[in-house]
Amino acid sequence: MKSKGQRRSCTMSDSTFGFIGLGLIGGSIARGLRRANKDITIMAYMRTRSKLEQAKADGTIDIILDGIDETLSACDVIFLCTPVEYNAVYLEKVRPFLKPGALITDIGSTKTDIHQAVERLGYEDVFVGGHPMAGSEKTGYESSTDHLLENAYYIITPTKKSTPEQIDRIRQVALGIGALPIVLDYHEHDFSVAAISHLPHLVASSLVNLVHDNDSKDEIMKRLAAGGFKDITRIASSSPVMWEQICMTNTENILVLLKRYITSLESICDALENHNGDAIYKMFEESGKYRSTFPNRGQGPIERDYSFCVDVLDEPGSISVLSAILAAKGISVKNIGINHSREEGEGALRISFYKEDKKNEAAELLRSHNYVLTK
Ligand SMILES: NC(=O)c1ccc[n+]([C@@H]2O[C@H](COP(=O)([O-])OP(=O)(O)OC[C@H]3O[C@@H](n4cnc5c(N)ncnc54)[C@H](O)[C@@H]3O)[C@@H](O)[C@H]2O)c1
Ligand SMILES: O=C(O)C(=O)C[C@]1(C(=O)O)C=C[C@@H](O)C=C1
Repeated sequence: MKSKGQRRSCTMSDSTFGFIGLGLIGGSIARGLRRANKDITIMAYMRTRSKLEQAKADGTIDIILDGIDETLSACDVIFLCTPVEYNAVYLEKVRPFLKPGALITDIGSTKTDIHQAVERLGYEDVFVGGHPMAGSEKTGYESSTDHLLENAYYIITPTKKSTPEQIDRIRQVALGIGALPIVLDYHEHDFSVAAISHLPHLVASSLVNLVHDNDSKDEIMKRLAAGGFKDITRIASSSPVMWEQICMTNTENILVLLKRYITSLESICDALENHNGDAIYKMFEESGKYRSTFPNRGQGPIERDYSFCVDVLDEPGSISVLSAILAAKGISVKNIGINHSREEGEGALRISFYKEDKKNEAAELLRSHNYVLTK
């Protein structure tokens, strides 16, 4: 696995990049490109000027755009990084300023809508679609990082007229920010992400709303909601604007899968109504078997998690003492997070490390200081 800060080798021929929208993903691509190459020029436009000023002060961008204008004609690649329906609008607005040989790409979560707009407008020779398969429930430039998309798949969706050279330029961008480029037909893209991204977001939100609607007056469900519920509902906090537009531009695929999902829920109802333990057992057994064949965190695109939980007293200074013990032995900590409820036997702190050997060394060291560690 690559460690943080390393990049797969790439030879970026492009040197001037434009961003329309510089939020979580646009900001992370811009920061990643900047980290890979200090000499490039990055310009950006978004509606909130103060955030553009922040991005310039951070050294992420060089030029603030006041609108869609001829300044963009210096760009080799223009990224559309707003919610998907707005990307389709900006596509038409940026086209007049595209210099010969330059490319427009996007990062939208759905691809049919933008590809159809590209076909309708006759832009197939200047557009290559893109979609980095990582993100978060957070939004905005302030949440972007230069490593958010590291080790994530970066899906590239060419048009019928995209040349190998054009596809390669987006591939180099993906490699430059540490992502794994993969080329897919845009129809296949939309059906696949409907299953592994769009439906799960709908399920997570509806589950949260179900709890909201069924909780007691003193919100006992909310208070008790523990690991399992939180694991599968984190994404229910994602941007409503972004997700409304995703659902409105991939409706058919989502509906096909949602209906199949409802059928599978109905069969669970049947099994429960008939007190059919075998059917329930089989469902958990099959899902467990299949889930265990998914790439491990660390094999494939997702970063490996070298972490454990530690029980510490809830008192001032306890984190500093623990950090000092590790620092004294030269063990770097990647992250320390507080578990606000000690659910499922987890300790109060989750500590993660960059390497497995450091995690093991830290575990041994802390046990020798009588700390109790859990998974
Ligand atoms: N969040 C994720 O997990 C994720 C992952 C991969 C791809 N995407 C896609 O990336 C795109 C951006 O998502 P994000 O998570 O960065 O969202 P975000 O809300 O963090 O950023 C959106 C950006 O677009 C700008 N914007 C919004 N409406 C605009 C308008 N009408 N005109 C000009 N600028 C406008 C905002 O100011 C902001 O800079 C979306 O198309 C989304 O589908 C998101
Ligand atoms: O991690 C998250 O919060 C995400 O929802 C990221 C996620 C996903 O569903 O996996 C969301 C939308 C994007 O198009 C790609 C990635």
